[in-house]
Amino acid sequence: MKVILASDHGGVQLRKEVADVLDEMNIEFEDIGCDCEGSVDYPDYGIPAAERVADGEFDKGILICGTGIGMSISANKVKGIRAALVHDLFTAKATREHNNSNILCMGERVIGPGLAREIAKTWVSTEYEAGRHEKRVGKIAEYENK
Ligand SMILES: O=C(CO)[C@H](O)[C@H](O)[C@H](O)COP(=O)(O)O
Repeated sequence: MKVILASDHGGVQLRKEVADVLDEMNIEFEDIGCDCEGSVDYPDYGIPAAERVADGEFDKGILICGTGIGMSISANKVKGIRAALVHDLFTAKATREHNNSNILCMGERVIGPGLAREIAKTWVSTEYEAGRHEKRVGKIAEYENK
């Protein structure tokens, strides 16, 4: 599995925590920043990261900003992306099993590092269940392809 990791200035610390988790899990990843002292704009990181997942270069992406909302809105504009904004373990698991989400978004101003690490671990290690969910996920793709 290959994961792309990005944040704006509001997510730098959680991004480092997630990078640690991926290292510990021996998961290959590329961290595209930001390397920011000051303020940057989340679409400048979230959209390119999402495009690299959509084009198949990466299997999954993890995007972090202050709330996770800006990153999730941005990533979900990219065709083929199912970005899930997650701040608890139940939905971390459910969004992989049910939605086959290919991007995880979290907010550094919302949750602490311990929970973020557990969410990242759960999300990357949970498989899509397919089955009854295929039809539903398929309807999203059908709409995108109209
Ligand atoms: O997009 C967001 C909110 O939906 C992110 O949380 C950003 O990180 C946030 O807007 C940045 O805010 P700042 O006050 O400019 O640091």
